[in-house]
Amino acid sequence: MCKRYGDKRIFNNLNIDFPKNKIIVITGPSGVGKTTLLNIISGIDKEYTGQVIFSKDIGSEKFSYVFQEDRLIPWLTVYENIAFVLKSQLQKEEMKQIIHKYLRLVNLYEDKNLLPKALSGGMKRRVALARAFAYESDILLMDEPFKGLDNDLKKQIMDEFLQIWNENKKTVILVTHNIEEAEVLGHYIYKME
Ligand SMILES: Nc1ncnc2c1ncn2[C@@H]1O[C@H](COP(=O)(O)OP(=O)(O)OP(=O)(O)O)[C@@H](O)[C@H]1O
Repeated sequence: MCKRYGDKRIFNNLNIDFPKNKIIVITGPSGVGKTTLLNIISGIDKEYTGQVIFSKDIGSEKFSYVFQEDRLIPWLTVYENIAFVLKSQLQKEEMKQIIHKYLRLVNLYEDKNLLPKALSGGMKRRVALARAFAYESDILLMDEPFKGLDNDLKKQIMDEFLQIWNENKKTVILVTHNIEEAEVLGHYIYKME
């Protein structure tokens, strides 16, 4: 696969085969193309040459994506932000139970009726994580997902994340600069240079 932005070449004949149902961690210096790779895998970025091939039918995969920014909808509450992505998948009562489960997991159950403007940076991050965990997907893409969390909370959410992963073992592709996170979470670690 090749990718360029104008004259700037990002990937030249990049060829990677990611194993399925594993946690894959991608590290590498700032600007090397990690986010670009996630955007290509997810289908957000279609401007490249080459192919992204999935082991299932091409194009039928469902993605959850924790972006580098939280991308919460400002006029919806914490609960409604998560409901917004789940409502096409679930009936109301089941959706409520799932949202409550994941809000408890990220310690935000009591804050479910707040608007994003009333949240700290770390709380917004946790809403974005709960939303991605709650959405039923084949592939979970995470771009610096634990950025801005204090160490205790990060450790707790990483533990919970591993528990969630153990329940369904979906394919996870996680970008981080943090080597400790990579070593704790990754079954495979790819370093881009
Ligand atoms: N829309 C764009 N137009 C032009 N250049 C871009 C665009 N998006 C990214 N780039 C460039 O492509 C390169 C790769 O960017 P990318 O965001 O994928 O890097 P990254 O490895 O995720 O970096 P970081 O760790 O800082 O998030 C950078 O040099 C960046 O300037």
